[in-house]
Amino acid sequence: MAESSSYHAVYQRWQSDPKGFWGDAATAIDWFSDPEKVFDPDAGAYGRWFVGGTTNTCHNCLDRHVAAGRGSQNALIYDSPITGRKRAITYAQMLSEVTALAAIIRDRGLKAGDRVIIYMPMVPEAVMAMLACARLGLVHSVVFGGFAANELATRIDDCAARLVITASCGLEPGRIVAYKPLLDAAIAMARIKPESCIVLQRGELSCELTEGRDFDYESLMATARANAEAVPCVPVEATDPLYILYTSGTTGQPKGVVRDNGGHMVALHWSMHAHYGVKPGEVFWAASDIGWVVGHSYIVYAPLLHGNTTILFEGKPVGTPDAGTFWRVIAEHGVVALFTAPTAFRAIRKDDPKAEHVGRYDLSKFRTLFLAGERADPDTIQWAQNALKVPVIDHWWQTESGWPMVGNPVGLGQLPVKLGSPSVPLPGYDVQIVDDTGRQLGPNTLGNVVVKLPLPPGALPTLWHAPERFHKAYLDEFPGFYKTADAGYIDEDGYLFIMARTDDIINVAGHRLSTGGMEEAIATHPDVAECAVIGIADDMKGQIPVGFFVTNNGVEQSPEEIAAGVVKVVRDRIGPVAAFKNAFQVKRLPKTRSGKILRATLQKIADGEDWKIPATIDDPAILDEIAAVLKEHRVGKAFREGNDG
Ligand SMILES: CCC(=O)SCCNC(=O)CCNC(=O)[C@H](O)C(C)(C)COP(=O)(O)OP(=O)(O)OC[C@H]1O[C@@H](n2cnc3c(N)ncnc32)[C@H](O)[C@@H]1OP(=O)(O)O
Repeated sequence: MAESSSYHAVYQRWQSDPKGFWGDAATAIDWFSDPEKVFDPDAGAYGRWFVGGTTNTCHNCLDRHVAAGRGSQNALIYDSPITGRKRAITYAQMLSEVTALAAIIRDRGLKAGDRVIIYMPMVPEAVMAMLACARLGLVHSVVFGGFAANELATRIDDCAARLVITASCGLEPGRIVAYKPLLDAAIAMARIKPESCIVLQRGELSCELTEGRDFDYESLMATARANAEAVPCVPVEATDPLYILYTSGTTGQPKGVVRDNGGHMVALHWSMHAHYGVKPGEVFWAASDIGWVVGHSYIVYAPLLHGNTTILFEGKPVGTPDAGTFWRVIAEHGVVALFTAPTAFRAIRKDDPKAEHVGRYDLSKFRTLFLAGERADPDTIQWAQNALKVPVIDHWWQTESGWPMVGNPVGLGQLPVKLGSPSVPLPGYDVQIVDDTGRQLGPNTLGNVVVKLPLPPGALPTLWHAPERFHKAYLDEFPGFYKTADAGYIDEDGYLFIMARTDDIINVAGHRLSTGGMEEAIATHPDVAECAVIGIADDMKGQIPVGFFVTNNGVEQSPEEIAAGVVKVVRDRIGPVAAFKNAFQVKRLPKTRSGKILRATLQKIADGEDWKIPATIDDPAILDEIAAVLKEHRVGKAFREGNDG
């Protein structure tokens, strides 16, 4: 097939000459000084890309487009059905706002390499803050608004942030999320206190500023705009960090994924045309949150690097105001490609099963729907295909990779879609399936999904100030490979199928969460002696967490009261994003004779999957006790209405 041969030719070219391939891709980026080497295998943990080159990500996102005549094109369209506000910002306007903000930050004494926490809702100022940091060579760390103060404090401490840029509140349907109390609590908890905070006051809720520490965003900006000072882009090494993005690890301590400047720009720019098939000037929409990697890569950096218009959407797929809101945005702004999580489509489908809202809008410019962040179930893909009459492209990647590892490269000529598969490895990624000893497995055999080193440009070079953890988490188990911690298989046509995680991470509505972290939170409850959290299948969110706890002797509260306290402690310590709503008191937890809790068996029981009594179990009767609890509460696929387990 002519189309698919394009992908195969490009992949083969990368395989035969990776340095030539990425060296060519790098010509799309402005360098202040050219890289001395496209790839240095002796640098870093597995080599580094574009060593010796200097550049600046903000320059490549804004300045060069304005210089090239794109100044009057919209860089960003803010569409907020939750507030009723809309705002279009051209590349020239974005450049002047970012420059003014950079002047403010520079005047606070921050220097290249210093860290800035950005704790903001989906407002244009959040994107400006990211770009202002990039302009100055600062390292930003964006924290998702659905996290609790404790998670924010962990991140402030880990990166030793000097400055926090925040807003008075975020907006969720039916409630205002006051950010300032969360920030104050986080700073009180943090061992390393940021020197100052810049606070954007939103009309929906203003907050008190702490004298001497907090500064009003708009007042500072008014002065900076009036001064209109030039703030040149600071040249940084290609290998210098652009940002740290924390992602769940197997403990409550998140992993600080580091992203560099040079490789990141090269890979993202390439992905916009090769994978997403969009042309500069077109409107691209990633309906995610800037707190996740999808937001970093495909709301902010990739579309701007590529000269696209990006949409910043502050709303939900349903309820703001209805299940037609996505189609309204697509029609109104001329979106050509939408990237979102399957959960969003499951929510839309539930509200509007016949897709009646679609007919109300002109979607003639819309070409492709991309899904990622969690497994895209065939039902949802088919529903979307029928509703929208455009290709629906599943693809697979991780916070660590920063851009798609496996996909269906629309820009290279779309390959046939196989439902349930995100398709084929993209150039840069030699994806293999190995058994637990590292032996490569043949087609259609389930095993560990690994990527042959080196990782391509854009992928994480290390974890922030934790090189040993980086090795232990990703490189040690399968020498010469990056461990994805996903399990799956590759079929005879080279299509990957992701089946499960190999660690305790669960995926709730496209959010990667650690059950270990939730257990750590529950263990802080004074009445809890021990606990276990598992992820069970959920028709809407893909997975949801369920907790089981055993109380200390002599506890007087009822099981329901303690369960409510356990749910609260997870929400207070991790945040609403954990979607932790099910906690059950049990007499005992099922364990092996060596004391390991049998979480995988519990999950299979709840999901109604085949399971066997593990040979090493201490007391098999405990499994029946827990099944009885799930049945009583009708929790888990096996025990919901109509199922008797
Ligand atoms: C490919 C690489 C990657 O995987 S990067 C990660 C990709 N993932 C994504 O893009 C996430 C996709 N998911 C979503 O956008 C949302 O889950 C969608 C589908 C829109 C549904 O949103 P929602 O209805 O709020 O459900 P939810 O499960 O997200 O929320 C659970 C509770 O958390 C809250 N929450 C959510 N966001 C915030 C926020 N920014 N600030 C404060 N709170 C937030 C929600 O309100 C909800 O709270 P509650 O339990 O109802 O009280």
